Amino acid sequence: FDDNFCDKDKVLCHGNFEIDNTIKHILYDVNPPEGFNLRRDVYMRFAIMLAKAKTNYVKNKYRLILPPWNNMYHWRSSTKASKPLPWRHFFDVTALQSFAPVVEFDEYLENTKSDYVQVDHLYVLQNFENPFENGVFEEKYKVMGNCVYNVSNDKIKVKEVICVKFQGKISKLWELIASNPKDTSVMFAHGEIPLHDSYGDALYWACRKSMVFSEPLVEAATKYMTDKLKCFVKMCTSYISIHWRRQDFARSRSKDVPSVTGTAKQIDDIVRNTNLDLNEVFIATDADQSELILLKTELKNLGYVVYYYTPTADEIQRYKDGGIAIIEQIICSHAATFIGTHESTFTYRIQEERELLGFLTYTTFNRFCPDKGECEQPSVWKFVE
Ligand SMILES: C[C@@H]1O[C@H](OP(=O)(O)OP(=O)(O)OC[C@H]2O[C@@H](n3cnc4c(=O)[nH]c(N)nc43)[C@H](O)[C@@H]2O)[C@@H](O)[C@H](O)[C@@H]1O
Repeated sequence: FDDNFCDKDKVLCHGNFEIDNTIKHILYDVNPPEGFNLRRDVYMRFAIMLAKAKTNYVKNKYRLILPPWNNMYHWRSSTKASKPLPWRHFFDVTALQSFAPVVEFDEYLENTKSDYVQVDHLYVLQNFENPFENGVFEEKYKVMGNCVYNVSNDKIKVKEVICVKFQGKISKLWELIASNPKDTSVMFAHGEIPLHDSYGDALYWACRKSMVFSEPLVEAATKYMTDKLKCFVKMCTSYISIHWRRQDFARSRSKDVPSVTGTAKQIDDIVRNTNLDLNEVFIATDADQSELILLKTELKNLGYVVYYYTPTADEIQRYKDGGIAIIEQIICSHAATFIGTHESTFTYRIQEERELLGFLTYTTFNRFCPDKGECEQPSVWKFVE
């Protein structure tokens, strides 16, 4: 942890942070169309910001209230949750708390015996029109004044909404917080706008490591791996896994994704080129059934046995769409080799999980290429301790 943080960012050492000992709260919200796996990254930015604060002048003063998971655009099953899901549905919250001071939204309400969270200032973050003014990217923000914003969570009440143009690293938000030092709860809308303080360093990985999946999801994935894929160890040699992102990717990013035949061929090429002695493929995908069956047929014709996770009605009810996606990610994470989809955050999270498990680079950082044209391989983000 960076103990000099306070000295570098003088704002943390000024302000009136030390006047009272009340625990203060930070909340955030993300642009509604963003999916689950980008949201996981946004969480990390805030969690790291708070974890750093634990070691400096704002020591133990701030807690992050976790935003409940509303139904997401990508969650299609008929059993949509009737109310937002807490983080414990997906993650081991005690593990999250081992890294950063976080609290579930419903637990906050319960502990404070309140019906809602009172937010003193909601800062609606907005991008600058030109991030490279005068040819340079400068960290900065500009308070634009009061504005209107609809908070999707009806259990949040806001006293004042302020729009702020913002660009830069997340810790710069402390400056905004310091501008109203009496506030006890502050919220940021468009939490995806601030960048990581530093991406891929030891603190990043410590945070990532704390994002342990909830026990029921791990159990379901483990059961599938042992029962179906006959794998009893954490690094399986019996199957190759793929994340085959379709839907909007297949429609609007055709220059980055392969055809069905191209997909089957690339899987076969990787198995042969890396001398993997296996003939089982696990597919994680958001593809329609019809397209999935086409891929299955192509792979069968090449001699592969194809697996994908088909939850029962009861499992859909229990885990929900978001949980099922995580079960698939866990199964992909343990495979002998993995091939992902270019620029999909769903794929990135699997790659990170494989880094934490200790797989060799060449088994993890592979992507599907278009049938024709250029194909740059994914950036390699190595686990750092
Ligand atoms: C271009 C952007 O891409 C972003 O997607 P991308 O990074 O792949 O990844 P995510 O942000 O997670 O969003 C994709 C969502 O689609 C579902 N999904 C995708 N692949 C699978 C899969 O293999 N299995 C299962 N069960 N579900 C899958 C899942 O709900 C996931 O959270 C989107 O969030 C943005 O809205 C935008 O479309």
